[in-house]
Amino acid sequence: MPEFYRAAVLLKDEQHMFDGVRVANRNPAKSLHLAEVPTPMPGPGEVLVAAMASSVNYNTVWSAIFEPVPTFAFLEQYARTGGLATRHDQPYHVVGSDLSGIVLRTGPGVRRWRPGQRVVAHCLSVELEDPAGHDDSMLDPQQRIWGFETNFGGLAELALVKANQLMPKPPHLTWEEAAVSGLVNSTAYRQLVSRNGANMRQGDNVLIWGAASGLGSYATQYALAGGAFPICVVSSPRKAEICREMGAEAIIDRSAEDYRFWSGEEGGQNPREWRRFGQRVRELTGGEDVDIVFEHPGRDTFGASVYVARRGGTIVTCASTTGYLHEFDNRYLWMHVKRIIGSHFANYYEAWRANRLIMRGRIHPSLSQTYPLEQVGLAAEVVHGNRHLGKVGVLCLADKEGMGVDAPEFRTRHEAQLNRFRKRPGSTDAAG
Ligand SMILES: C/C=C/C(=O)SCCNC(=O)CCNC(=O)[C@H](O)C(C)(C)COP(=O)(O)OP(=O)(O)OC[C@H]1O[C@@H](n2cnc3c(N)ncnc32)[C@H](O)[C@@H]1OP(=O)(O)O
Ligand SMILES: NC(=O)C1=CN([C@@H]2O[C@H](COP(=O)(O)OP(=O)(O)OC[C@H]3O[C@@H](n4cnc5c(N)ncnc54)[C@H](OP(=O)(O)O)[C@@H]3O)[C@@H](O)[C@H]2O)C=CC1
Repeated sequence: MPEFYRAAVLLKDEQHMFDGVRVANRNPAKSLHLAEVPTPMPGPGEVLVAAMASSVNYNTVWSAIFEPVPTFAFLEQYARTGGLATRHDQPYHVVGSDLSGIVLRTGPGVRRWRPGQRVVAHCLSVELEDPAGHDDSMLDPQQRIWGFETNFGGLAELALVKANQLMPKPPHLTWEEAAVSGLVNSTAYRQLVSRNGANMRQGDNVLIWGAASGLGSYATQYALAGGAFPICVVSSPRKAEICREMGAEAIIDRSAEDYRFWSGEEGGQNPREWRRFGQRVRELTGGEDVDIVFEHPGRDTFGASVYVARRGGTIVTCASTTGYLHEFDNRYLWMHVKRIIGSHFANYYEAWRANRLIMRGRIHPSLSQTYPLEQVGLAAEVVHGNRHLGKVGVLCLADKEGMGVDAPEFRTRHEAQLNRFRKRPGSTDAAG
């Protein structure tokens, strides 16, 4: 067991480095560092994993630009609960909420997992000491996102997780393909499919923002696999093409059509633009409105999302990338009996069901490009700048791409889908 390991860290004494800098101008490459940190030994119910690969999630971007709050506040708050949690409050934060890897050592009481097993991790770290968590673990007051609200995350050579974060690695995938789905796939499953989210049904029209990006690339697949009709919103011809290749027919290029929802009087919302957008949706659906809106951009799109949902429709939201103070016309919500549902990550059961669909080749990772751990800052910068497609992977202990496949024949059947998001040879702009 090494005493130290290499990890992507943020430093507590740099947490105010971007104070006064606009969010768009904060560069994650300036705050994310590669450092050697001491190896934490797994306590009861915990597992130390050799991380072969990980991924950049948007929460890594939030952490690295210290928005909406520096994550050190979460680590201090966790440490205050006492016991082993005190270890999480360090002058550094090892970030990262995904991994594929190999179980290295299990703590006392762990029975399901053994050293040597190939695993992926989901990012729900939950204490389950409160009755609320036993209804749905996302309701536990001590529910945290690993590698964001806890330390010892996945963008590192080793990672500390709770045993109930682990799931089997899909054998047909490479380490880097296996590493990119845990967070977004589970989130999209709960948000769209689960009864805790929008409870999508066959035939539903589902409007999906960012349909060829992180969450959206999985939401589009869930809509198609579940017999629904996705209406995919993207911002480039290349992304539109990928949606078409996935099987979607209704696609809106928001850049080409230049919607300006915030162009109203005195800088407010502009209902004429909501209507123009709704008319476009109706054109694509043969006159129907959408049953479900898969929301996450937040402030920029939320007013339009509420407007375009059908009478009785659902707006299901898990984020506010463009701002969390939303504005919408409540008349369209109450008079047309629509519902807004908040959704956050997924419980272990939902994450397991989502991973099972990857194991069975029904849902595929949307990996587009992979960076070495040394370039994690650049990888996060690309995602922050929306210059990526699908998901961005990071190699940790895997020294090159393409390793870790245990089911080559099954893989061959899905090769086209597994390569769908990959950068084209010669292309310089991944989001092309
Ligand atoms: C899987 C991946 C996911 C993602 O990527 S999600 C995107 C990234 N995540 C985020 O951007 C979220 C980051 N987190 C936050 O911004 C904050 O984390 C929250 C806004 C979620 C919560 O804010 P906070 O200040 O940490 O906690 P409070 O619950 O607001 O508690 C602060 C004080 O307010 C009191 N309080 C809370 N609710 C009520 C209420 N309803 N009535 C009265 N008081 C209330 C509390 O008790 C406490 O008080 P006391 O400081 O004294 O302990
Ligand atoms: N609560 C939870 O459990 C989770 C929350 N999240 C949060 O969800 C958000 C999205 O995550 P993820 O999908 O991984 O991120 P990505 O950056 O991969 O994708 C987001 C996409 O949203 C679209 N988008 C961005 N800005 C706008 C805008 N102004 N109007 C319309 N569309 C826009 C873009 O697609 P395009 O340019 O093609 O339109 C962009 O690529 C983040 O804030 C993240 O923190 C993520 C996972 C879990």
